[in-house]
Amino acid sequence: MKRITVVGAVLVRDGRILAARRGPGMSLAGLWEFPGGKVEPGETHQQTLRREIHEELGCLVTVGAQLTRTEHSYDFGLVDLTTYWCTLESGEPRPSEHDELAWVGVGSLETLPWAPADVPAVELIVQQAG
Ligand SMILES: Nc1nc2c([nH]c(=O)n2[C@H]2C[C@H](O)[C@@H](COP(=O)(O)OP(=O)(O)OP(=O)(O)O)O2)c(=O)[nH]1
Repeated sequence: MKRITVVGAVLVRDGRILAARRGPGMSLAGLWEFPGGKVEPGETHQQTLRREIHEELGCLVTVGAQLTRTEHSYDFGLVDLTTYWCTLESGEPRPSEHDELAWVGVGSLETLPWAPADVPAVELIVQQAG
């Protein structure tokens, strides 16, 4: 099965976390995810996150500590997802590829339909806050 290495940004501001909904043209359409994307050859995870967030949301982030790493098998491949805590450095996130963005309080995070690969990270965030 194809292995897809992906990084996701857990972007925090004022105690809320940015969730992004995948648009109709994308795989996993309608599910929520952490903004980010596939790691390209030669890139560090930090470089990928800064590049992807700039492309997708038009802002710059500072990448902090790793939250977790999980694997999930979809019909299109095995996604190896590493998530990092991030903060906003400059600019305001605006969706260009996602159909919706939401700043979600930790207490509401688990009410969103997340991409399956993200569920362990979401659970960890909720546990760490409690
Ligand atoms: N960016 C991101 N991708 C995620 C997350 N969870 C998850 O399963 N994925 C999947 C969706 C995609 O298959 C892949 C990330 O690729 P991508 O964000 O570059 O997606 P894409 O639309 O360019 O890829 P495609 O599947 O449409 O070809 O990982 C997540 O939290 N963030």
